[in-house]
Amino acid sequence: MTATTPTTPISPTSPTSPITSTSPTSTEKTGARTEEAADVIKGARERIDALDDRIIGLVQERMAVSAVIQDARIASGGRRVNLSREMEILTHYSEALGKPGTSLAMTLLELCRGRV
Ligand SMILES: O=C(O)C(=O)C[C@]1(C(=O)O)C=C[C@@H](O)C=C1
Repeated sequence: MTATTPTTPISPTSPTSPITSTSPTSTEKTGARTEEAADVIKGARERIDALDDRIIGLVQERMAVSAVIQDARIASGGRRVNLSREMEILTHYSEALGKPGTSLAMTLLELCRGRV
């Protein structure tokens, strides 16, 4: 009879497994240098995520309304694009938000009527 050494199987979750992982701390995740600042940032980021969801929903709603207008104009024999109306929209956004507002309006128009 041969002597055998008892062995303990090592599962991937065993504490002796060499695989280790740690999740980033709240300051690492936020870039803050204190836990207090990290808490403020975490709360504000949740508000931003909620705002972004609403903004995306509004953009999708704008695309749907714009499609109604474009479809009606095209069905009547007109063109997809109406440049005088686009100028009004660009002016509206630039007056409210400055030069980046113009870029934002151009992006919205591209989303709504495609590239021209
Ligand atoms: O107001 C229109 O006539 C539209 O067709 C809507 C819209 C827009 O998305 O705002 C889209 C295309 C036009 O070139 C101008 C504006």
